[in-house]
Amino acid sequence: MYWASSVISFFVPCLSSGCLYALTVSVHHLCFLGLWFEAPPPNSLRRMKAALALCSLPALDFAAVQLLLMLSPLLQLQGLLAITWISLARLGLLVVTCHTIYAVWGLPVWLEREVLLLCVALLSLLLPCYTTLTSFIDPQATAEILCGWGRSDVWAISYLITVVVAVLWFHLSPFKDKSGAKGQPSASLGKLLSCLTPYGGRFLAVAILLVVSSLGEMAIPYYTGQMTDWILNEENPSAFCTAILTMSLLTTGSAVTEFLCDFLYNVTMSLVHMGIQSRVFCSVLQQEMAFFDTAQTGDITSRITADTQAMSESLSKNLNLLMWYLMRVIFLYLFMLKLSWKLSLFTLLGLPVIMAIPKLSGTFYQNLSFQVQASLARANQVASETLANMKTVRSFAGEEEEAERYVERLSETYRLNKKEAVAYAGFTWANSLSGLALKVGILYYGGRLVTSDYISSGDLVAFVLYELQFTSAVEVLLRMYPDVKKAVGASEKIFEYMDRTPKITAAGILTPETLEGHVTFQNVTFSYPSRLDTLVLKDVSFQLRPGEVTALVGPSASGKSTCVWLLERFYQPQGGKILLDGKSIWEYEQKYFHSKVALVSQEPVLFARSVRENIAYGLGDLPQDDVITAAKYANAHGFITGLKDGYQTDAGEKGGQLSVGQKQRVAIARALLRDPQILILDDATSALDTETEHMVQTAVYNGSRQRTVLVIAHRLSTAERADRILVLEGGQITDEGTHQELLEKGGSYSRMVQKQLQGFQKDSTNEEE
Ligand SMILES: Nc1ncnc2c1ncn2[C@@H]1O[C@H](COP(=O)(O)OP(=O)(O)OP(=O)(O)O)[C@@H](O)[C@H]1O
Repeated sequence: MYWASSVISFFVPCLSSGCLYALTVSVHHLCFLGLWFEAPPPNSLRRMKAALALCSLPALDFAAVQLLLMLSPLLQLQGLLAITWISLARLGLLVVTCHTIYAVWGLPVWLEREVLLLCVALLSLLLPCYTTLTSFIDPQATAEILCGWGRSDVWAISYLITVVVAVLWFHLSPFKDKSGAKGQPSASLGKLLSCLTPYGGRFLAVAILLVVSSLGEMAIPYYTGQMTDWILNEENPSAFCTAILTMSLLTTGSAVTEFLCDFLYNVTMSLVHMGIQSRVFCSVLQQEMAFFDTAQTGDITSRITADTQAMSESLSKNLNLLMWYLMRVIFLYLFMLKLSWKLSLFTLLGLPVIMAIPKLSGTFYQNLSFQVQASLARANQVASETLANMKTVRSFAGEEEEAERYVERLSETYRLNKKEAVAYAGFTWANSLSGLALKVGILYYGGRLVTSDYISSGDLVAFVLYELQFTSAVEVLLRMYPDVKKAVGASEKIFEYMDRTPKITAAGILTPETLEGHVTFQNVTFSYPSRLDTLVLKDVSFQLRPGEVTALVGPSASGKSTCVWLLERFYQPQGGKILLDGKSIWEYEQKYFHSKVALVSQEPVLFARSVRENIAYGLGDLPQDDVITAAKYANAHGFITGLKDGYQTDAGEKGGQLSVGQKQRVAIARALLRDPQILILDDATSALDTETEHMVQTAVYNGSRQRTVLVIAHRLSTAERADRILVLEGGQITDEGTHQELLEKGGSYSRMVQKQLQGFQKDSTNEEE
């Protein structure tokens, strides 16, 4: 609305008096102020009243325009001035009435505020814009329009057309997204372009080449015009030959610089793409663990790969076009001005009309593209989740169900794509039509100027050639506008990830040369960020001492792994402290900390690399002997040498080509290779048979020297050998002592031991039977 009234503010000062200009500016500001009205919460009665008021609006509008028509002669306003003043007064009246209805009753459900404002702008402003243009050609047209305003059939048709436009807008508008997400993208084109600043030097070179090349392109129309005059006036033939030669040389030079420019541009854009993709990936890797708990893997992958690809492609293609055509438009217009300012002004006045179309459809695109990306990410999520869990899907015969879910998500994308296609077709159609109208108008007006000897024939030929290039360059720029919006839309989520500041940052700096490894949990209280209302750890306090193996036992979901995650600095506790050698664990430098604290988790994750690379993960190129020693400690050397390619055998995706027990041993070797001061084994030997587990434990415990070891075990036999056992129940430490002490106490630990023994006995009786 504000924009529409800005257009009219541009027209009026060109054509009318200062008084009328003041009126325009007032209406302009009134419209702007009107946007600040806020409607009360709507209910059905209010909505009905609003609908009734809106239905009576055409009658009120008709009466008001008749009154304004009668007032015009009294104010001594005629022709174009009368049309402009009536339109502006009508615009002000309609805006104030609509906003009053909105402020008092709200709007009916079938009407968006944007749609209503669009209708008001269309009804009031299209006519003065059209009249301004036609008055250049036929001053009589204004009188016809003034007569038309008094006729009810013309009135009905203009309302009918506006309603059709409104309905189309309402159905295509992505504002009424069912999810309730009002798709208001925050990324600006400027932000997108800021990704290009590191390559400023290259773009400067591209710009220089562009200027040279564009100037060269101006040669053909210029010399064609000159030659036309020479031919018609039969002037100097040698100048004619020189002109042809100069024109050929300039055009060839322009082609060579164009080639160089394209080459440099494409190479630079590949660098930009690579830069964006790696920045997004790096930024995602910096996020806190809670981010990964809530964000879906498929969604993140889609952002890093598909979205960045779409954005870079779109940006690369459009920026190229934008630079080329913008440069061309500038030079062409300068040459056109030189030939005839009247014709150039006429061309310029037609531009705002054809600019309105891409502005509107560009907004469609940006929002639609945003929704398409989101829906694609949802489909990707289903595919990647299914493929990652293929064994579970197969064992539950869930293939058909997963395929159906995938198709369902794809159909949603298809529905949005259809909307996008309709919006694009409509935009192209309207754009071509407006471009054609402008061309015809200019040719007609230009012809009249030639017949009245205002410009020479040669100048007209040159002008027409420039003008044809100019309009097609403007058309390309306009057609490109929705694509630029699309690129901006696609960049929304990418920037969301790129600009996201991790809620937890490991900014510690401590890197002491010696670390004892004394860990203290001091009144730690914690709940996961995704479930803040559920306390997982309640005032937990315990110590892990150097040279001691501490076992943490307790029923399932009592919070054992949570203690490990906190010690690994994946989350920050809401209350209490975790200290390492008397200092908060957050004070230590990130790399240093993780080289001193190693974890073997419940579900060891291996990478799709060789077994050797998995063991030496994160340590670079280590001597093979070190890797083998660590593997021997973890009792993994035997099975690794038995594999087809030994240490070079590929572990498969997520270590899928190894058994769970083998994976656990590789993971233990990986942790031991770092020779950590604090070793955490979170049920890390659960898949090993008792004998292998015993061997691994002996190696780990005996080799621990002054190492601090924390073992979490479901099998209490694993905990039995620990120096100290902590019992965690319902997020609280309920008991502490050695195996023997706890058995003698007869508390929950001894009950757990008894239950496990009974379980074993039952199992062996069943086996005997
Ligand atoms: N990422 C998470 N987000 C939200 N809640 C979580 C998350 N991880 C665990 N929980 C919840 O925290 C509680 C404690 O989980 P935790 O994994 O620490 O238990 P545990 O004692 O290690 O269990 P188990 O012995 O079965 O491995 C559980 O209720 C669990 O549902």
